[in-house]
Amino acid sequence: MNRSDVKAIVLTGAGGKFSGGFDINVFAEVHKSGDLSLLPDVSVELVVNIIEDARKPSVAAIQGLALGGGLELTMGCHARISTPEAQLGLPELTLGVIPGFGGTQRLPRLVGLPKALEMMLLSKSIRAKEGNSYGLIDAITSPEELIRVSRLWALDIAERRKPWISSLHRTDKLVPLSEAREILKAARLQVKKTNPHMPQHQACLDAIEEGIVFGGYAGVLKEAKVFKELVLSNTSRGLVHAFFSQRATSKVPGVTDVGLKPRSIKIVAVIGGGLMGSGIATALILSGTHVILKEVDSAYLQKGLKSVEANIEGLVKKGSLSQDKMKKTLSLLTGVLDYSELKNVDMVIEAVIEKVPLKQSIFSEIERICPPHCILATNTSTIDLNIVGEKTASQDRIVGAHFFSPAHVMPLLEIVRTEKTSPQVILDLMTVGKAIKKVPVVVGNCTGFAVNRTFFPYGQAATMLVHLGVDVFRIDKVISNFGMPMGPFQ
Ligand SMILES: C[C@H](O)CC(=O)SCCNC(=O)CCNC(=O)[C@H](O)C(C)(C)COP(=O)(O)OP(=O)(O)OC[C@H]1O[C@@H](n2cnc3c(N)ncnc32)[C@H](O)[C@@H]1OP(=O)(O)O
Repeated sequence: MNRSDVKAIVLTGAGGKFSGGFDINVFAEVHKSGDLSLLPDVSVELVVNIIEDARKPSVAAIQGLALGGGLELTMGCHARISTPEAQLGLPELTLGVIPGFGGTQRLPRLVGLPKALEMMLLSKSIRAKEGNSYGLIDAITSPEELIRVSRLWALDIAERRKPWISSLHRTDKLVPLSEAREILKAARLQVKKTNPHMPQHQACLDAIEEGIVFGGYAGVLKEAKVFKELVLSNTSRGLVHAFFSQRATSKVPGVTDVGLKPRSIKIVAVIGGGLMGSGIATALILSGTHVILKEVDSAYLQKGLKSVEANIEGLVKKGSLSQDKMKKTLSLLTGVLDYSELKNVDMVIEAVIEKVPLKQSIFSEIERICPPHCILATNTSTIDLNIVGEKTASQDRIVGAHFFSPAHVMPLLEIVRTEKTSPQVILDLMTVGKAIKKVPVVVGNCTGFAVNRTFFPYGQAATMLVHLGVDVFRIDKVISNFGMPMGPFQ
């Protein structure tokens, strides 16, 4: 700012990304120590004083992603230029806090209150094109041109050929106060229903309202105060713990730290087109994997194929998939009745009923037909994998791929390893899991694996209480008040 040879500033990221936001490790440090002074004063000192109110204009050159504090820094700049694929969002509420670098104030002023509420309360990110249509992004350009276009834009602002706009001072996208209050009231009612146990949603609305009533700067101060209170909440402690725990699942000793590279899995066979099989097939084709769905007769096969189609159509109806993409996605699905069609597949996922002799015969059959590199996975939730693979000589390729219903929606994938499952097979399945947007968690071959093993005592405790005379409705109420979507007897 003090250099006389610098007329304007371009702020950019590194490695093809603008920024994933404030360092979440610092939250974890604050949770451990309780020391709020570890949080830097970025909101006023950097974004307002140094960037937004500076004598020189700043332009953000956004590539890859700008999330949380990263996007907030860009909103303190006087213009934002982005590459087409960039992902823009304020996901702070998923960490139990609210945007803390002025996002609660600047986003409504740039995109209007309804869109800003959607992005913050649902932690929903958008692509550059949508950002451009709402006014968050000033121009879109290719990665190669990004810095050049941003520099020219910044110089144009400095020389007054383009407007010098401070987002915090804008009012043109804000609706009249009475209208804004109605929108906020509706949002409060909505989050009371959807997130009754999360303090950050109402707190976010409080900060936004403060800024609408008393002005952007007052809103920034309120936001900073509320942000610090929320960082120390149990909700934030829990959600930050979940953020790191979820990522820790991708580090498996002896699998991900021994230099193995995942093999390419292009064609997957799913055996059984019932509820689970059709859901698994849906998840796979949605991520571009070819799927061969095997059933016992044509009536069952048609039913399975129709279920996959219905799953995909459901996504189109919800607006999360285009008609065009639907056709392409469904073209990746083939139905077959004979095992001989599986001779080129890279992985088989068996999803038939929980009957040991049936599963054993299927595994003998697929061992015979499928290529020697093919992964032999079962979706069983209860049967010991050593027993499933007992009749084969390929114990090192046998692994559990335990999905949760509906398999194309639920994010968890339990990868069950036996003592004989090879690290390569585990790594391959973890990679497939990530590619189909699941959270793969590697677990041991024990009763109930991880989820049901946790669920058993939960169910048992509830049943025990009923035997002791506690009303079932009361148990359900206590559990749903605690934050579970439903009680054990619902
Ligand atoms: C004051 C402000 O308002 C407060 C904030 O900004 S809070 C932060 C808001 N930002 C977020 O919530 C974004 C969180 N990150 C993500 O959603 C995803 O990591 C991402 C979309 C950036 C990248 O996803 P993906 O490519 O799948 O990689 P992913 O495995 O998640 O992350 C890669 C690594 O970066 C780390 N990381 C990502 N974002 C981080 C962040 N904001 N702080 C610290 N570490 C972060 C992950 O922990 C992981 O570390 P590891 O390799 O040691 O496990």
